[in-house]
Amino acid sequence: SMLQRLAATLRRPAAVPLAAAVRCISSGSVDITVPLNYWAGKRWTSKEKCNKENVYEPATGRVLCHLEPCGAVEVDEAVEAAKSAFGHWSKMSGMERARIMIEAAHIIESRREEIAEMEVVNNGKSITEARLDVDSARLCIEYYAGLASTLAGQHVQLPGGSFAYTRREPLGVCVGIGAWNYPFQIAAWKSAPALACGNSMVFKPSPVTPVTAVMLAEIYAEAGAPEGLLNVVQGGQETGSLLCHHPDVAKVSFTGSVPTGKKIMEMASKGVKPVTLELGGKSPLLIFQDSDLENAVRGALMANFLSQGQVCSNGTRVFVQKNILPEFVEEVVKRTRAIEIGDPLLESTRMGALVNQPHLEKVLSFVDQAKKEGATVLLPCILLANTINDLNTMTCVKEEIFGPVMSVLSFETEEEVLQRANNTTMGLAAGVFTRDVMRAHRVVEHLKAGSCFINNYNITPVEVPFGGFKMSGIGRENGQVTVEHYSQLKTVFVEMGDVDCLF
Ligand SMILES: NC(=O)C1=CN([C@@H]2O[C@H](COP(=O)(O)OP(=O)(O)OC[C@H]3O[C@@H](n4cnc5c(N)ncnc54)[C@H](O)[C@@H]3O)[C@@H](O)[C@H]2O)C=CC1
Ligand SMILES: NCCCC(=O)O
Repeated sequence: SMLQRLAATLRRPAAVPLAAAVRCISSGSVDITVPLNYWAGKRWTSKEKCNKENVYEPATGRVLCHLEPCGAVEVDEAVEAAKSAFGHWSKMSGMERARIMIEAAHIIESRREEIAEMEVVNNGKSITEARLDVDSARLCIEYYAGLASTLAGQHVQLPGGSFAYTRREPLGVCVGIGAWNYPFQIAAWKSAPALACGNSMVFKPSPVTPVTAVMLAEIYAEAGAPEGLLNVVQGGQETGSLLCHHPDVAKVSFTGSVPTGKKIMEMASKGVKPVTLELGGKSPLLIFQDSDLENAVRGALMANFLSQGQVCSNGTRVFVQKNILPEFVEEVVKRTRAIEIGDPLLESTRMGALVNQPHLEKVLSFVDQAKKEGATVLLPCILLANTINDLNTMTCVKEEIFGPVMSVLSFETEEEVLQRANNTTMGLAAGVFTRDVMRAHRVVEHLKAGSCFINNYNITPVEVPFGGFKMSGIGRENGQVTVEHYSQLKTVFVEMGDVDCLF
């Protein structure tokens, strides 16, 4: 079965040289010994040596490196470095910042393969997907480099020749806290808009995937950024909490789970710091009977199986109109069986390993629970919800599984499916497949989700805003609007006459 094969991938004995001969590295062969903390232009080992933790390679279960979590001293040093860089960077023109960011994008392009390989070794996703993640990171930096020189305020005329103007100013030292599902891409999606606006950043990757964010920090430095512009501190909750509470931190941008997002918001509230929260989802995908079935099936696969299903925006509740359910199920099962699962460094692999053993077990337990609750298990990764009790009562339909598990539900009317689709506390994404253009826009208008797709799913071009409604988050990443989340407006009143004094 698909999940058993995934489990086997995860448990494969160490050091089996499975990768293509042309590749520089192979699964099970990499040991990372260089320090992974980075600030003030250098890699650092942590002073808290006793807290070292193992970091595993998902594809083999082998120890890849050791995480050295940063304590208060290191966090202070990193924030200090970012403050110093902010002094220089914020005074540069947008054009000057853009030049350095474009150079960073060129370096990423030239090191695409190396970065992608390290992402695979640390995260377990296929090399094909990892390359696309590196491209997305590069494109995001290019995009915000383009916007850097367009940042401007407004001139407002007031009576008597007086006027006011607004300045769009950076916030200061921003903190980025990342998840393990898109380690390099998340570091870029957070740092690119922050830096374009003139901020500096301290980034904390997930302790599960500490390897590639530091590569991005070094790339900015190599491109000519001032020392300390992007700093990386490793660690988990404690390090994250030190960053959120730090008095010199102006903003926190977080990607991860809803429970942690709430904690981040609470911590940031102590210092009245703005937050961007990119949290989880339980997104619906609506497939109407007039859809192009082949594209709908492709969309459902894209909505569920990228990054081994470990994607926040996944459309895991696939609602299919009753008349086409048998056809849809047959085709989606056929296409799913054909997914090439294996060593993520192989070109032929389309699905690699889940991020670690505990996560795999958690995903499998959702499948077991679904069976107990009456779902028909078509493949371990496709659950067909029984039409009587599927009205958002089954655990697999309510909770974020964050694995390659698609729940298929049937519906009869547009009104009914909209009610069921919106019956969730989350609202990150949603999708609709239909050939009826009127229906498509009508449905999208009623879907309570921040990112809606018509006749596609899970594409994230960096030019468009991405983010959630309801408990899926606050703020947006990507697109022009994100500039507003990494800058603040200063209004300047200019009096050209006498002060009209009331006293
Ligand atoms: N929305 C998304 O993209 C993601 C959702 N998830 C969901 O979350 C579940 C758990 O995954 P985790 O990586 O443990 O997510 P998490 O939300 O606990 O961790 C995400 C990041 O926050 C940091 N963090 C954790 N507690 C913190 C605290 N108190 N203060 C500051 N930073 C803190 C972590 O070290 C990590 O860098 C997954 O199984 C999945 O359901 C996980 C990753 C991404
Ligand atoms: N490439 C999409 C990223 C979505 C996520 O953070 O899960």
